[in-house]
Amino acid sequence: MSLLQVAVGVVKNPAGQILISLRHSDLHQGGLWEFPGGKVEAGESLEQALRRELKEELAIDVLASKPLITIEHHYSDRSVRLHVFWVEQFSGRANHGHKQPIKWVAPDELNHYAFPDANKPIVTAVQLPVYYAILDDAEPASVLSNLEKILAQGIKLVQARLKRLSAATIQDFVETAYPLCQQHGALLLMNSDVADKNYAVDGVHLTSQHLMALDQRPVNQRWVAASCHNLAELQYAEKIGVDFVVIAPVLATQTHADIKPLGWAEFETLVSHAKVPVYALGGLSTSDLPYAQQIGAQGIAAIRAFLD
Ligand SMILES: Nc1nc2c([nH]c(=O)n2[C@@H]2O[C@H](COP(=O)(O)OP(=O)(O)OP(=O)(O)O)[C@@H](O)[C@H]2O)c(=O)[nH]1
Ligand SMILES: [Mg+2]
Repeated sequence: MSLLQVAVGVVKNPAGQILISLRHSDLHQGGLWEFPGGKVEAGESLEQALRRELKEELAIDVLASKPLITIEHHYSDRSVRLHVFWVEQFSGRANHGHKQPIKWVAPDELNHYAFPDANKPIVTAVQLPVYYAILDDAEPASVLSNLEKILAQGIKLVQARLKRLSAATIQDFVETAYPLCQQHGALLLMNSDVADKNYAVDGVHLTSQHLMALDQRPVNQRWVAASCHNLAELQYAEKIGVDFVVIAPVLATQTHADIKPLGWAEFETLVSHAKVPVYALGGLSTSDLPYAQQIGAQGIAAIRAFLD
């Protein structure tokens, strides 16, 4: 089956709302909500196709766009590769264009709408930030003050990777840290490599070892993420239905000096196969974000970069 290339725009207004539009009932995946866009025509770049489609469908002019995620999906009757872009700068008032009803919704309301199957990772990508901070316990006495530093920088996604602390100390940490994260509108995930698994936080981040030992997605977790180092782990994470992954190490790091880094080229190859949002991890700083996004990553994960 040939692969249909599609340019898709996640249009965001200054209030942070996202534009969705209802597909005509007589179209492929009709009656479901979608992000505006359409098929790339011969000789067009992705950006040109995006501009043309959003002009045709919404009567807006795209002034700037940046890659969000690329997803390949195989429906029973066709295969599509959706190249999804953020569109935050545009002129014109998005209207119904010719045909489709539109709606502006907050990112966390997107789960209430029915989208085509291919869109699940797009919705996840829209809801996730570009930075993922990993809070470790290399200096046990600084864990809470490091979390405060991370939150003060506006980071909205944090993994507590507390491999040294006792279960009781972690319990105390969670009782202070989780309300603090909530006040800052940040999600807190607990690394699976801890003594007790039942902390009341937003979800779990699986080590690659724990991932490969599971036969299904952990239950009762709003967010499930996993660490992956190769294609087999990535595909296994997708198979059990994790929401997003971290692929590491991209570059050499102090924390994992014994492991050979993947390098950006291999990271890019892995991302091109991914069906979920991917954070790059390993020896990176915030200045690597534009390049990581350019090659298809959701963003950057780091331990040290958010503490300096
Ligand atoms: N625009 C868009 N297409 C999507 C989304 N999700 C998804 O699976 N698709 C699929 O991508 C394919 C291309 O989309 P399209 O029908 O909008 O293409 P188009 O605007 O060029 O087509 P048309 O001129 O026939 O209406 C369809 O098979 C559609 O089902 C999405 O969120 N937005
Ligand atoms: Mg379309």
